[in-house]
Amino acid sequence: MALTIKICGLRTPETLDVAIESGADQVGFVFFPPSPRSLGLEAARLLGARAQGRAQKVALTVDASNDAIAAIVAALKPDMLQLHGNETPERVAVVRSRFGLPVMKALPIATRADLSPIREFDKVADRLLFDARAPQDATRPGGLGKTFDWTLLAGLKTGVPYMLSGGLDAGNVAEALRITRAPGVDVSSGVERAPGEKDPDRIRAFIRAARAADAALDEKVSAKVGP
Ligand SMILES: O=C(O)c1ccccc1NCC(=O)[C@H](O)[C@H](O)COP(=O)(O)O
Repeated sequence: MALTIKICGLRTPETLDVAIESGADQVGFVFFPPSPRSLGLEAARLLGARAQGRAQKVALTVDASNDAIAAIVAALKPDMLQLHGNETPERVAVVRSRFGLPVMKALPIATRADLSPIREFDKVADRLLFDARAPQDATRPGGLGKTFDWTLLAGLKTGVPYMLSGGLDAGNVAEALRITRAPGVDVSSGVERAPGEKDPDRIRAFIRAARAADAALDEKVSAKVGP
């Protein structure tokens, strides 16, 4: 399976280069001031130019206005918009048509009931991202380094591709893929040495572990299917 790997919350040219050179398919940039990973527009412009044509750029916002998204799009020139707040399916459709970019909608997951919005969102979004539901007192809706019960996604069929997210790292991504067979994985905290401080070695280790797990699962499937 062609696994899509996203490294999110990148903030420096050095770690951006490590993610891209290690084989990340997507590089995510956060635009949410309470986050330790949040970027300003000038940094977005510089990092966006550095990543141009080397990986898919994903701009992450939380319940942002059209004007705010327009400024981010002008600076970063993203390939995809990730909406990580309480955006409704109608809002997703408006953003998608207004900016002419694919939209990935993040859905918070804690229990099986949290899967029910999928049927509405996969009609309007291009991709879904399943993240651990943030605790009530959290200062942000994502990037918290917390996992959820991956068995909730076992055998899940969605109308659009999805990414598994939330508390992943090089040590657990193989198990997460074995349980879910997710077509994409996304990580932020698990490749950091401190909140907002990406660690090159952890980035490399995560991508290596995810690629190896994906290859092993492919081998298992083809062994079952036979020549
Ligand atoms: O990363 C953040 O700081 C953040 C802030 C506000 C909304 C979303 C945020 N991150 C979204 C992501 O796509 C993260 O990669 C995802 O939540 C997984 O994070 P982690 O559990 O730290 O790997």
